[in-house]
Amino acid sequence: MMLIECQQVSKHYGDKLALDKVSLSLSAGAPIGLVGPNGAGKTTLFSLLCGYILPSEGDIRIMGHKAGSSELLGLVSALPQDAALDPNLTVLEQLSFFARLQGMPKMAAKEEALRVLALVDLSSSAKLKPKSLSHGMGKRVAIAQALIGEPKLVLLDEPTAGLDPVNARLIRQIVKSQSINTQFVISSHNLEELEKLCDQIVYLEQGRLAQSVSLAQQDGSAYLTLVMKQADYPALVSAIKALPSVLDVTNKEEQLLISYQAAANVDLEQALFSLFSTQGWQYKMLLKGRSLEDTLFA
Ligand SMILES: Nc1ncnc2c1ncn2[C@@H]1O[C@H](COP(=O)(O)OP(=O)(O)OP(=O)(O)O)[C@@H](O)[C@H]1O
Repeated sequence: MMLIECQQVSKHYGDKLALDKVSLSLSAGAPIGLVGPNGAGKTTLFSLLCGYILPSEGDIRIMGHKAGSSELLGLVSALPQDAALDPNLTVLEQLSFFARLQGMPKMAAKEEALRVLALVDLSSSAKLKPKSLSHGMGKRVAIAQALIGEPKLVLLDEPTAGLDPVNARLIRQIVKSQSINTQFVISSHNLEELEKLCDQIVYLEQGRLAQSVSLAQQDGSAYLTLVMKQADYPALVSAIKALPSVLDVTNKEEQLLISYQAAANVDLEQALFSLFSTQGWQYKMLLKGRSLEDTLFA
């Protein structure tokens, strides 16, 4: 069964067409990334998936059930982009309150609140009120809130926006560790971040589904990204193309993207180093893989 299935989904806000006949099928697995420029319709898509709003046209199914239907209660949750905490309640009170809203009795709700706080490494902050939390801690509390009741699908709208690198990394670690039990869909403008977490990416542009890419290699090809200190680029490209297993070499600014047959079992990196040393070419960086930016905007 598909995790998420959208068929010809459109959403109008008055005259504004925010989503335009989006069809997509996403299966469960590693976190799924949702990217797109400002105003592309990402938040609208999230709100539709959660059932907060209804599509103007089309059909949305989550795990086989209509988005927003009672069968999905407790199975789908979201961290909204602008999640706000009540300034008058402690973190524990806040999370217990949300657990009670899911129908848990008082003691079970408190236990659940403590469980999710431990997941985001904030057990020691249970008695703090929001004003004593840093921005990063506040985000982690909001993620804890989204994890209450062990939902199967959690939608995170820009979970690391505005966070410093250390806190952003912490959030990524939480997502990674929780991905074993929970399917995450993450909207972010940070392509590098999505690349680290996801192996499926949905790209929206002006309300339309521009691309849905799988970062997991499907065609048996693999990539190396090469940046040289200096080289005779035309000579370099043709020499690399002549190496065994190489399928193609594309040159974008100072960066070469080499696609090669992964199954060929050739140590291409070693072959490249030998080539550089014979030719006296100096390389600056050789990375496995191709960047998401290249995948989306090639
Ligand atoms: N409640 C609303 N009423 C009217 N127009 C809206 C409403 N919500 C969103 N829109 C419009 O719909 C379009 C899609 O908005 P949406 O917030 O879904 O985009 P987004 O991809 O999440 O953008 P961002 O990256 O800036 O958060 C935008 O043009 C936005 O102005």
